[in-house]
Amino acid sequence: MSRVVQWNALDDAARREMLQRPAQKVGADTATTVASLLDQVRNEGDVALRRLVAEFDGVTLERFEVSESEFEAATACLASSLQGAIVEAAGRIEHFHRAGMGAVHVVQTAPGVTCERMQRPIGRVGLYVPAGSAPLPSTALMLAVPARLAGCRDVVLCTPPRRDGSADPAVLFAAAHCGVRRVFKLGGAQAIGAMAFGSASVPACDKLFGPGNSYVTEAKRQVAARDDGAAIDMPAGPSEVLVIADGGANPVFVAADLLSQAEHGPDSQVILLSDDDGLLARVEIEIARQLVDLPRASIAAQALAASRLIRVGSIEQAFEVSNDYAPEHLILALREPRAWLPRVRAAGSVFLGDWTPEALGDYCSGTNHVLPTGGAARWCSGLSVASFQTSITVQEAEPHGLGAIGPCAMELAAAEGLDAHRLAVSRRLEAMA
Ligand SMILES: NC(=O)c1ccc[n+]([C@@H]2O[C@H](COP(=O)([O-])OP(=O)(O)OC[C@H]3O[C@@H](n4cnc5c(N)ncnc54)[C@H](O)[C@@H]3O)[C@@H](O)[C@H]2O)c1
Ligand SMILES: N[C@H](CO)Cc1c[nH]c[nH+]1
Ligand SMILES: [Zn+2]
Repeated sequence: MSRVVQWNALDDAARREMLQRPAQKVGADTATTVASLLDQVRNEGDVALRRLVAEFDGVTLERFEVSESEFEAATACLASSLQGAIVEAAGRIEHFHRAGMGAVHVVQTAPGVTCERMQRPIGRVGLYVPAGSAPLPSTALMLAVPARLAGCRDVVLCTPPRRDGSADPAVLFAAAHCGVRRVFKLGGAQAIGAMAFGSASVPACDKLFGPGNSYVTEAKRQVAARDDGAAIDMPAGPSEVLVIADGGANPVFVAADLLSQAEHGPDSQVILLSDDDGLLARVEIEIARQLVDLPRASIAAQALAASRLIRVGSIEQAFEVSNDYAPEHLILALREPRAWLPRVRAAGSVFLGDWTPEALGDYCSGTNHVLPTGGAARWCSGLSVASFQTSITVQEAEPHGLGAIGPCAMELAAAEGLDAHRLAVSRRLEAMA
Protein backbone atom coordinates (compact mmCIF):
# COMPACT_ATOMS: atom_id res chain seq x y z
CA MET A 1 0.00 0.00 0.00
CA SER A 2 1.31 3.44 -0.90
CA ARG A 3 2.53 5.69 1.95
CA VAL A 4 1.99 8.85 -0.06
CA VAL A 5 -0.02 11.42 1.90
CA GLN A 6 -2.24 14.09 0.30
CA TRP A 7 -1.23 17.35 2.02
CA ASN A 8 -4.42 19.16 1.09
CA ALA A 9 -6.55 16.43 2.69
CA LEU A 10 -4.94 17.01 6.12
CA ASP A 11 -6.17 19.43 8.77
CA ASP A 12 -3.71 21.61 10.69
CA ALA A 13 -3.22 19.13 13.54
CA ALA A 14 -2.53 16.28 11.12
CA ARG A 15 -0.06 18.45 9.23
CA ARG A 16 1.80 19.28 12.45
CA GLU A 17 1.89 15.61 13.41
CA MET A 18 3.12 14.73 9.91
CA LEU A 19 6.15 17.04 10.25
CA GLN A 20 7.06 16.24 13.83
CA ARG A 21 10.64 15.05 14.12
CA PRO A 22 11.23 11.59 15.66
CA ALA A 23 13.96 13.11 17.86
CA GLN A 24 11.42 15.52 19.38
CA LYS A 25 9.16 12.71 20.54
CA VAL A 26 11.72 11.24 22.97
CA GLY A 27 12.34 14.60 24.71
CA ALA A 28 11.46 14.15 28.40
CA ASP A 29 13.30 10.87 29.07
CA THR A 30 16.41 12.02 27.25
CA ALA A 31 16.48 15.28 29.21
CA THR A 32 16.32 13.48 32.57
CA THR A 33 19.02 10.96 31.60
CA VAL A 34 21.30 13.70 30.32
CA ALA A 35 20.84 15.92 33.39
CA SER A 36 21.96 13.04 35.59
CA LEU A 37 24.98 12.29 33.36
CA LEU A 38 26.06 15.94 33.42
CA ASP A 39 25.73 16.13 37.20
CA GLN A 40 27.92 13.06 37.57
CA VAL A 41 30.62 14.59 35.38
CA ARG A 42 30.34 17.95 37.14
CA ASN A 43 30.65 16.40 40.61
CA GLU A 44 33.07 13.54 40.07
CA GLY A 45 35.13 14.54 37.02
CA ASP A 46 37.39 11.81 35.64
CA VAL A 47 35.96 9.17 37.99
CA ALA A 48 32.50 9.64 36.46
CA LEU A 49 33.95 9.80 32.96
CA ARG A 50 35.68 6.45 33.43
CA ARG A 51 32.47 4.87 34.72
CA LEU A 52 30.31 6.29 31.91
CA VAL A 53 32.75 5.33 29.17
CA ALA A 54 32.62 1.76 30.50
CA GLU A 55 28.81 1.86 30.62
CA PHE A 56 28.08 3.44 27.24
CA ASP A 57 31.12 2.59 25.12
CA GLY A 58 31.92 -0.77 26.68
CA VAL A 59 35.60 -0.08 27.34
CA THR A 60 37.78 0.65 30.38
CA LEU A 61 40.08 3.62 29.82
CA GLU A 62 42.78 4.75 32.23
CA ARG A 63 43.73 7.69 30.07
CA PHE A 64 41.31 9.53 27.77
CA GLU A 65 43.75 11.71 25.86
CA VAL A 66 45.16 10.36 22.60
CA SER A 67 48.95 10.04 22.78
CA GLU A 68 51.47 10.98 20.12
CA SER A 69 52.11 7.31 19.38
CA GLU A 70 48.36 6.74 18.86
CA PHE A 71 48.33 9.58 16.31
CA GLU A 72 51.30 7.98 14.55
CA ALA A 73 49.70 4.54 14.57
CA ALA A 74 46.48 6.01 13.14
CA THR A 75 48.33 7.53 10.20
CA ALA A 76 50.33 4.35 9.63
CA CYS A 77 47.22 2.17 9.38
CA LEU A 78 45.14 4.52 7.22
CA ALA A 79 44.90 3.76 3.49
CA SER A 80 46.68 6.42 1.44
CA SER A 81 43.54 6.86 -0.71
CA LEU A 82 41.56 7.85 2.41
CA GLN A 83 44.37 10.14 3.57
CA GLY A 84 44.27 11.76 0.14
CA ALA A 85 40.48 12.24 0.26
CA ILE A 86 40.69 13.84 3.71
CA VAL A 87 43.40 16.24 2.57
CA GLU A 88 41.47 17.05 -0.63
CA ALA A 89 38.21 17.70 1.25
CA ALA A 90 40.01 19.85 3.84
CA GLY A 91 41.41 21.98 1.04
CA ARG A 92 37.99 22.76 -0.43
CA ILE A 93 36.40 23.34 2.97
CA GLU A 94 39.21 25.78 3.75
CA HIS A 95 38.80 27.50 0.38
CA PHE A 96 35.08 28.12 0.91
CA HIS A 97 35.37 29.12 4.57
CA ARG A 98 38.28 31.49 3.97
CA ALA A 99 36.22 33.28 1.32
CA GLY A 100 33.45 33.86 3.87
CA MET A 101 35.71 35.39 6.50
CA GLY A 102 34.65 38.80 7.83
CA ALA A 103 35.86 41.69 5.74
CA VAL A 104 37.01 44.72 7.71
CA HIS A 105 34.05 47.08 8.10
CA VAL A 106 35.01 50.67 8.83
CA VAL A 107 32.16 53.16 8.50
CA GLN A 108 32.09 56.93 8.93
CA THR A 109 28.68 57.43 10.55
CA ALA A 110 29.19 61.23 10.79
CA PRO A 111 32.06 63.57 9.93
CA GLY A 112 34.75 62.79 12.53
CA VAL A 113 33.01 59.66 13.83
CA THR A 114 34.36 56.24 12.83
CA CYS A 115 32.75 52.92 13.75
CA GLU A 116 34.15 49.51 13.00
CA ARG A 117 33.80 45.85 13.79
CA MET A 118 36.77 43.57 14.45
CA GLN A 119 36.89 39.81 14.94
CA ARG A 120 38.74 37.95 17.68
CA PRO A 121 39.06 34.18 18.05
CA ILE A 122 37.31 32.45 20.95
CA GLY A 123 40.14 31.28 23.20
CA ARG A 124 39.34 27.67 24.00
CA VAL A 125 36.90 25.67 21.91
CA GLY A 126 35.63 22.11 22.28
CA LEU A 127 34.76 20.06 19.20
CA TYR A 128 32.56 16.96 19.25
CA VAL A 129 32.99 14.37 16.50
CA PRO A 130 30.32 11.64 16.54
CA ALA A 131 31.32 8.00 16.34
CA GLY A 132 28.42 6.11 17.90
CA SER A 133 27.04 4.23 14.96
CA ALA A 134 29.71 5.44 12.49
CA PRO A 135 32.85 7.52 13.06
CA LEU A 136 32.65 10.77 11.08
CA PRO A 137 36.12 12.04 10.09
CA SER A 138 34.39 14.52 7.77
CA THR A 139 32.90 16.16 10.86
CA ALA A 140 36.41 16.59 12.30
CA LEU A 141 37.24 18.61 9.17
CA MET A 142 34.02 20.65 9.33
CA LEU A 143 34.86 21.70 12.89
CA ALA A 144 38.63 21.95 12.88
CA VAL A 145 39.10 23.84 9.60
CA PRO A 146 37.04 26.91 10.63
CA ALA A 147 38.45 26.75 14.19
CA ARG A 148 41.95 27.01 12.75
CA LEU A 149 41.01 29.76 10.30
CA ALA A 150 39.43 31.71 13.17
CA GLY A 151 42.72 31.50 15.07
CA CYS A 152 41.40 29.73 18.20
CA ARG A 153 44.29 29.28 20.64
CA ASP A 154 43.27 25.98 22.28
CA VAL A 155 41.27 23.41 20.38
CA VAL A 156 40.06 20.29 22.20
CA LEU A 157 38.28 17.45 20.41
CA CYS A 158 36.23 14.59 21.88
CA THR A 159 35.10 11.49 20.02
CA PRO A 160 33.74 8.20 21.41
CA PRO A 161 36.27 5.36 21.80
CA ARG A 162 36.00 2.09 19.94
CA ARG A 163 35.54 -1.20 21.79
CA ASP A 164 39.31 -1.78 21.77
CA GLY A 165 39.91 1.57 23.48
CA SER A 166 41.31 3.32 20.41
CA ALA A 167 39.94 6.35 18.59
CA ASP A 168 38.94 6.06 14.95
CA PRO A 169 42.16 6.47 12.89
CA ALA A 170 40.52 8.58 10.17
CA VAL A 171 39.15 11.00 12.79
CA LEU A 172 42.65 11.25 14.28
CA PHE A 173 44.25 11.81 10.89
CA ALA A 174 41.70 14.51 10.01
CA ALA A 175 42.19 16.23 13.38
CA ALA A 176 45.97 16.15 13.10
CA HIS A 177 45.83 17.40 9.51
CA CYS A 178 43.98 20.49 10.82
CA GLY A 179 46.46 21.00 13.66
CA VAL A 180 44.28 19.58 16.47
CA ARG A 181 46.54 17.61 18.85
CA ARG A 182 44.40 17.43 22.01
CA VAL A 183 41.94 14.63 21.30
CA PHE A 184 40.03 12.80 24.04
CA LYS A 185 38.34 9.43 23.72
CA LEU A 186 35.01 10.47 25.18
CA GLY A 187 31.54 10.40 23.67
CA GLY A 188 27.94 11.30 24.36
CA ALA A 189 26.65 13.59 27.10
CA GLN A 190 29.71 12.84 29.25
CA ALA A 191 32.05 14.28 26.60
CA ILE A 192 29.95 17.45 26.46
CA GLY A 193 30.00 17.66 30.26
CA ALA A 194 33.78 17.18 30.33
CA MET A 195 34.41 19.98 27.84
CA ALA A 196 31.89 22.30 29.53
CA PHE A 197 32.93 21.83 33.18
CA GLY A 198 36.48 20.57 32.75
CA SER A 199 37.98 17.63 34.66
CA ALA A 200 41.47 16.63 35.79
CA SER A 201 42.10 15.36 32.22
CA VAL A 202 39.94 17.57 30.01
CA PRO A 203 40.24 21.36 29.90
CA ALA A 204 37.05 23.41 30.28
CA CYS A 205 36.14 25.18 27.05
CA ASP A 206 34.43 28.50 26.37
CA LYS A 207 32.23 27.21 23.55
CA LEU A 208 31.30 23.75 22.29
CA PHE A 209 30.72 22.79 18.68
CA GLY A 210 29.55 19.82 16.71
CA PRO A 211 26.72 17.46 15.93
CA GLY A 212 25.62 14.35 17.68
CA ASN A 213 22.72 12.12 18.61
CA SER A 214 19.84 13.15 20.86
CA TYR A 215 21.95 12.71 24.02
CA VAL A 216 24.75 14.91 22.71
CA THR A 217 22.34 17.56 21.44
CA GLU A 218 20.39 17.61 24.71
CA ALA A 219 23.63 17.79 26.72
CA LYS A 220 24.73 20.81 24.70
CA ARG A 221 21.35 22.46 25.30
CA GLN A 222 21.64 21.85 29.05
CA VAL A 223 25.24 23.06 29.50
CA ALA A 224 24.38 26.20 27.53
CA ALA A 225 21.62 26.95 30.04
CA ARG A 226 23.85 26.54 33.12
CA ASP A 227 25.91 29.32 34.73
CA ASP A 228 28.84 26.92 35.10
CA GLY A 229 28.47 25.45 31.59
CA ALA A 230 29.66 26.65 28.19
CA ALA A 231 28.27 28.39 25.13
CA ILE A 232 27.27 26.21 22.20
CA ASP A 233 27.12 26.56 18.45
CA MET A 234 23.58 25.37 17.68
CA PRO A 235 21.23 22.39 17.99
CA ALA A 236 22.84 20.02 15.45
CA GLY A 237 21.05 16.77 16.12
CA PRO A 238 19.84 13.81 14.05
CA SER A 239 20.09 14.41 10.32
CA GLU A 240 17.19 15.64 8.20
CA VAL A 241 16.65 16.11 4.51
CA LEU A 242 13.67 17.51 2.66
CA VAL A 243 13.49 17.08 -1.09
CA ILE A 244 11.23 19.14 -3.33
CA ALA A 245 10.93 17.30 -6.64
CA ASP A 246 8.95 17.98 -9.78
CA GLY A 247 7.78 15.49 -12.39
CA GLY A 248 11.09 15.77 -14.25
CA ALA A 249 13.21 14.62 -11.30
CA ASN A 250 15.09 11.32 -11.45
CA PRO A 251 13.44 8.90 -8.94
CA VAL A 252 16.65 6.87 -8.60
CA PHE A 253 18.57 9.96 -7.48
CA VAL A 254 15.80 11.20 -5.19
CA ALA A 255 15.51 7.81 -3.47
CA ALA A 256 19.30 7.64 -3.09
CA ASP A 257 19.38 11.07 -1.44
CA LEU A 258 16.59 10.17 0.98
CA LEU A 259 18.36 6.93 1.92
CA SER A 260 21.68 8.71 2.38
CA GLN A 261 20.28 10.63 5.33
CA ALA A 262 18.06 7.81 6.61
CA GLU A 263 21.18 5.67 7.13
CA HIS A 264 22.61 8.13 9.68
CA GLY A 265 20.43 6.88 12.49
CA PRO A 266 16.99 5.59 13.43
CA ASP A 267 15.92 9.11 14.39
CA SER A 268 16.94 10.74 11.09
CA GLN A 269 14.02 12.22 9.18
CA VAL A 270 13.56 12.27 5.41
CA ILE A 271 10.74 14.03 3.59
CA LEU A 272 9.78 14.21 -0.07
CA LEU A 273 7.36 16.83 -1.37
CA SER A 274 6.15 16.65 -4.95
CA ASP A 275 3.25 17.83 -7.07
CA ASP A 276 3.60 14.76 -9.30
CA ASP A 277 1.87 11.45 -8.44
CA GLY A 278 4.01 9.46 -10.86
CA LEU A 279 7.27 10.72 -9.36
CA LEU A 280 6.12 9.95 -5.81
CA ALA A 281 5.12 6.41 -6.81
CA ARG A 282 8.42 5.79 -8.59
CA VAL A 283 10.48 7.10 -5.66
CA GLU A 284 8.59 4.86 -3.25
CA ILE A 285 9.41 1.82 -5.39
CA GLU A 286 13.05 2.94 -5.73
CA ILE A 287 13.47 3.36 -1.97
CA ALA A 288 12.36 -0.23 -1.40
CA ARG A 289 14.61 -1.46 -4.22
CA GLN A 290 17.74 0.41 -3.08
CA LEU A 291 17.24 -0.18 0.64
CA VAL A 292 17.88 -3.93 0.53
CA ASP A 293 21.41 -3.48 -0.80
CA LEU A 294 22.51 -1.08 1.95
CA PRO A 295 24.79 -2.40 4.69
CA ARG A 296 22.95 -0.10 7.11
CA ALA A 297 19.53 -1.16 5.83
CA SER A 298 18.07 -1.82 9.27
CA ILE A 299 19.02 1.65 10.56
CA ALA A 300 17.69 3.28 7.40
CA ALA A 301 14.49 1.24 7.61
CA GLN A 302 13.83 2.54 11.13
CA ALA A 303 14.31 6.11 9.93
CA LEU A 304 12.08 5.44 6.93
CA ALA A 305 9.26 4.50 9.28
CA ALA A 306 9.11 8.22 10.15
CA SER A 307 9.76 9.33 6.58
CA ARG A 308 7.12 11.29 4.69
CA LEU A 309 6.16 11.14 1.03
CA ILE A 310 3.80 14.03 0.52
CA ARG A 311 1.71 15.03 -2.49
CA VAL A 312 1.39 18.82 -2.49
CA GLY A 313 -0.93 20.87 -4.68
CA SER A 314 1.91 22.82 -6.28
CA ILE A 315 5.63 23.46 -6.03
CA GLU A 316 4.80 26.85 -4.49
CA GLN A 317 2.96 25.03 -1.71
CA ALA A 318 5.97 22.72 -1.27
CA PHE A 319 8.11 25.77 -0.45
CA GLU A 320 5.55 26.95 2.12
CA VAL A 321 5.68 23.56 3.85
CA SER A 322 9.47 23.46 3.65
CA ASN A 323 9.89 26.95 5.11
CA ASP A 324 7.67 26.02 8.06
CA TYR A 325 9.62 22.81 8.64
CA ALA A 326 13.02 24.54 8.17
CA PRO A 327 15.02 21.45 7.16
CA GLU A 328 18.70 20.94 7.88
CA HIS A 329 19.20 20.02 4.20
CA LEU A 330 16.95 21.08 1.33
CA ILE A 331 17.34 19.47 -2.09
CA LEU A 332 15.64 21.19 -5.01
CA ALA A 333 15.23 18.43 -7.62
CA LEU A 334 13.49 20.92 -9.88
CA ARG A 335 13.87 22.15 -13.44
CA GLU A 336 15.62 25.54 -13.20
CA PRO A 337 16.27 25.12 -9.45
CA ARG A 338 18.13 28.42 -9.12
CA ALA A 339 15.03 30.30 -10.21
CA TRP A 340 13.24 28.87 -7.12
CA LEU A 341 16.01 29.86 -4.69
CA PRO A 342 14.41 33.20 -3.66
CA ARG A 343 11.51 31.17 -2.22
CA VAL A 344 13.79 29.53 0.37
CA ARG A 345 13.43 31.32 3.72
CA ALA A 346 14.60 28.68 6.21
CA ALA A 347 17.06 25.83 5.60
CA GLY A 348 20.53 24.85 6.79
CA SER A 349 22.00 24.19 3.35
CA VAL A 350 20.45 23.97 -0.14
CA PHE A 351 21.39 21.55 -2.94
CA LEU A 352 20.43 22.69 -6.40
CA GLY A 353 19.36 20.40 -9.22
CA ASP A 354 19.72 16.75 -10.09
CA TRP A 355 23.51 16.65 -9.98
CA THR A 356 24.14 17.94 -6.47
CA PRO A 357 23.61 15.05 -4.05
CA GLU A 358 23.54 16.05 -0.42
CA ALA A 359 26.51 13.73 0.11
CA LEU A 360 28.71 16.30 -1.66
CA GLY A 361 27.94 18.89 1.00
CA ASP A 362 28.45 16.25 3.69
CA TYR A 363 32.00 15.65 2.51
CA CYS A 364 33.74 17.87 0.10
CA SER A 365 31.92 20.59 -1.87
CA GLY A 366 33.38 23.09 0.60
CA THR A 367 30.30 24.14 2.61
CA ASN A 368 29.97 23.13 6.25
CA HIS A 369 27.88 20.09 7.14
CA VAL A 370 27.35 21.09 10.77
CA LEU A 371 23.88 22.53 10.36
CA PRO A 372 20.85 23.36 12.51
CA THR A 373 18.24 20.63 12.98
CA GLY A 374 14.86 20.41 14.70
CA GLY A 375 13.58 23.57 12.97
CA ALA A 376 16.43 25.71 14.31
CA ALA A 377 17.21 26.77 10.72
CA ARG A 378 14.39 29.29 11.21
CA TRP A 379 16.70 31.33 13.45
CA CYS A 380 20.25 30.05 13.14
CA SER A 381 22.85 29.22 10.50
CA GLY A 382 25.34 26.45 9.90
CA LEU A 383 28.93 26.70 11.11
CA SER A 384 31.32 29.24 9.65
CA VAL A 385 34.56 30.88 10.75
CA ALA A 386 32.47 33.56 12.48
CA SER A 387 31.01 30.87 14.78
CA PHE A 388 34.50 30.54 16.30
CA GLN A 389 34.98 34.27 16.76
CA THR A 390 33.52 37.14 18.68
CA SER A 391 32.91 40.37 16.92
CA ILE A 392 33.97 43.49 18.80
CA THR A 393 32.79 46.95 17.80
CA VAL A 394 35.07 49.99 18.02
CA GLN A 395 34.22 53.69 17.75
CA GLU A 396 36.33 56.81 17.70
CA ALA A 397 35.14 60.42 17.70
CA GLU A 398 37.35 63.37 16.88
CA PRO A 399 36.48 66.69 18.57
CA HIS A 400 34.45 67.84 15.58
CA GLY A 401 32.73 64.43 15.52
CA LEU A 402 31.71 64.86 19.15
CA GLY A 403 30.43 68.32 18.22
CA ALA A 404 28.36 66.84 15.42
CA ILE A 405 26.66 63.97 17.29
CA GLY A 406 27.01 64.96 20.98
CA PRO A 407 23.72 66.96 21.06
CA CYS A 408 21.85 63.88 19.85
CA ALA A 409 23.26 61.82 22.74
CA MET A 410 22.46 64.62 25.22
CA GLU A 411 18.85 64.83 24.09
CA LEU A 412 18.33 61.07 24.46
CA ALA A 413 20.13 61.00 27.84
CA ALA A 414 17.86 63.76 29.12
CA ALA A 415 14.78 61.87 27.92
CA GLU A 416 15.94 58.77 29.81
CA GLY A 417 16.68 60.79 32.95
CA LEU A 418 20.34 59.72 32.90
CA ASP A 419 22.08 62.95 33.69
CA ALA A 420 25.55 61.54 34.16
CA HIS A 421 25.36 60.32 30.57
CA ARG A 422 24.37 63.80 29.37
CA LEU A 423 27.20 65.38 31.37
CA ALA A 424 29.82 62.97 29.98
CA VAL A 425 29.12 64.62 26.63
CA SER A 426 28.41 68.20 27.64
CA ARG A 427 31.55 68.55 29.81
CA ARG A 428 33.64 67.71 26.77
CA LEU A 429 31.73 70.10 24.53
CA GLU A 430 32.32 72.82 27.11
CA ALA A 431 36.03 71.99 27.26
CA MET A 432 36.24 72.37 23.50
CA ALA A 433 34.54 75.77 23.46
N1 LIG B 1 23.14 18.20 12.31
C1 LIG B 1 24.35 17.97 11.87
O1 LIG B 1 25.04 18.87 11.43
C2 LIG B 1 24.90 16.55 11.89
C3 LIG B 1 26.14 16.25 11.28
C4 LIG B 1 26.65 14.95 11.39
C5 LIG B 1 25.94 13.97 12.09
N2 LIG B 1 24.73 14.30 12.66
C6 LIG B 1 24.00 13.35 13.49
O2 LIG B 1 24.85 12.96 14.54
C7 LIG B 1 24.36 11.74 15.09
C8 LIG B 1 25.52 10.83 15.45
O3 LIG B 1 25.00 9.91 16.38
P1 LIG B 1 25.76 8.62 16.86
O4 LIG B 1 24.88 7.93 17.84
O5 LIG B 1 26.24 7.88 15.68
O6 LIG B 1 27.08 9.14 17.58
P2 LIG B 1 27.34 10.11 18.80
O7 LIG B 1 28.83 10.19 18.93
O8 LIG B 1 26.58 11.36 18.70
O9 LIG B 1 26.77 9.34 20.09
C9 LIG B 1 27.42 8.22 20.64
C10 LIG B 1 27.38 8.33 22.15
O10 LIG B 1 26.02 8.39 22.58
C11 LIG B 1 25.95 7.95 23.91
N3 LIG B 1 24.77 7.10 24.10
C12 LIG B 1 24.34 6.12 23.27
N4 LIG B 1 23.24 5.54 23.80
C13 LIG B 1 22.98 6.16 24.98
C14 LIG B 1 21.97 6.01 25.97
N5 LIG B 1 21.01 5.09 25.88
N6 LIG B 1 22.00 6.85 27.04
C15 LIG B 1 22.97 7.78 27.15
N7 LIG B 1 23.95 7.95 26.23
C16 LIG B 1 23.95 7.15 25.16
C17 LIG B 1 27.22 7.16 24.19
O11 LIG B 1 27.95 7.84 25.17
C18 LIG B 1 27.97 7.16 22.87
O12 LIG B 1 29.36 7.36 23.06
C19 LIG B 1 23.39 11.16 14.07
O13 LIG B 1 22.09 11.32 14.58
C20 LIG B 1 23.59 12.04 12.84
O14 LIG B 1 22.42 12.17 12.10
C21 LIG B 1 24.23 15.55 12.59
N1 LIG C 1 24.64 14.44 6.84
C1 LIG C 1 25.36 14.77 8.07
C2 LIG C 1 24.84 16.10 8.57
O1 LIG C 1 23.54 16.01 9.00
C3 LIG C 1 26.84 14.92 7.87
C4 LIG C 1 27.59 13.72 7.44
C5 LIG C 1 28.81 13.28 7.84
N2 LIG C 1 29.11 12.18 7.16
C6 LIG C 1 28.14 11.96 6.32
N3 LIG C 1 27.20 12.86 6.50
ZN1 LIG D 1 25.19 12.64 5.84
